[in-house]
Amino acid sequence: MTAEAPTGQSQQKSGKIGVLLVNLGTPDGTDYTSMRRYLREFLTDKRVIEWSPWKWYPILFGIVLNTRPSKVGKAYETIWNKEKNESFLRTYTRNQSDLMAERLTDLPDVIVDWAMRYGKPSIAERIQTLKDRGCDRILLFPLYPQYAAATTATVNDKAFEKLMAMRWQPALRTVPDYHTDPIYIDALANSVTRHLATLDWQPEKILASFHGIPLSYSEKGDPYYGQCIETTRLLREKLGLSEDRLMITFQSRFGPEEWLQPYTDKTVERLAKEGSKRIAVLNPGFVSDCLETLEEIAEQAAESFHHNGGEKFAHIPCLNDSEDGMRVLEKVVRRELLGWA
Ligand SMILES: C=CC1=C(C)c2cc3[nH]c(cc4nc(cc5[nH]c(cc1n2)c(C)c5CCC(=O)O)C(CCC(=O)O)=C4C)c(C)c3C=C
Ligand SMILES: [Fe+2]
Ligand SMILES: [Fe+2]
Repeated sequence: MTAEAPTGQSQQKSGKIGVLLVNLGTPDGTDYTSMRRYLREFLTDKRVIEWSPWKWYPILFGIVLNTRPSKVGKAYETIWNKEKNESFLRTYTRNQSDLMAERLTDLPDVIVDWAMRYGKPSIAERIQTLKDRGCDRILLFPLYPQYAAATTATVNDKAFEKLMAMRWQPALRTVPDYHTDPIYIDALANSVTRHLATLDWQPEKILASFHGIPLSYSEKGDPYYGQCIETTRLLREKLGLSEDRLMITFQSRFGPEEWLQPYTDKTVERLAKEGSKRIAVLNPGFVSDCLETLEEIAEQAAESFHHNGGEKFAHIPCLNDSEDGMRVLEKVVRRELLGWA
């Protein structure tokens, strides 16, 4: 007679492979409480704010979390997806997951899901769900074309933190950056060409605006800056544009430190003051449109450009859940699944 497996082992489903798409995060609503909860989780992440908690927490809990939730909540309200009552980042991430599942139907053992680093659904919850559905292998895809410790590494950390609490861990593979992948560069170039073709004017300058990081993070060895430069160089090559015509800039500064330069807001203002009349801005580092692209660029930067004498401003949307955008994500996933599926 064979001994029965202890309860738990015999009942485990297995043999499936999970693909977990993870983006930055999103508040549940634009109200003060939702915003504060979201910002608190975000801004207590040591990968995001590297200051010692002794120095940072009095500022965070004494000032930032009292003032910023209302301010940022108002900004979110202007770009909220009213139809779904959620942020567009959430809408696009879910769509990307659904479309990815449709694209991978030739791999019947693969289950696709999505999560957010901050807010819901959490990485821990989705890893548990994938495990419960029989995934003994999980491909974790932080949705950032360029690697930064503040984005990619914190997603990986959070996933491994969940694994630390599991007795029977799934195998976990993390997806690396894809900042020079030709399919990504082609998709960006197409998005620029296609969007400019819809305008009855052409920009004198195009800005490739990336989210910034503090300069000190770069100096400590973060490869993010070099990767943004490389993406932009390849995009320029693909579009046949000069350095002067397609410029790189960095946006979304936070706090008093020096961040990567040139700054997007200052460049937009300077260009307008120097007499540029028509500019376009794209955000190659954002897989999906979000607060930082829809509000900071399409609203705030446009307003600043007009206010300082500019006439025409175009925001080129992110790749989002478009055919080109999905082709990029699918290619990366299929490549990283090799040997598994
Ligand atoms: C020191 C603070 C921050 C660093 C470093 C940082 C890096 C970083 N962020 C993104 C992508 C996004 N950031 C978004 C919002 C956002 N970012 C910060 C701060 C830092 N980001 C804050 C405080 C916020 C919240 C809004 C605000 O209070 O101003 C978003 C948008 C999220 C959304 O819900 O729409 C994205 C996306 C990258 C790629 C990056 C480093 C490379
Ligand atoms: Fe950010
Ligand atoms: Fe911002």
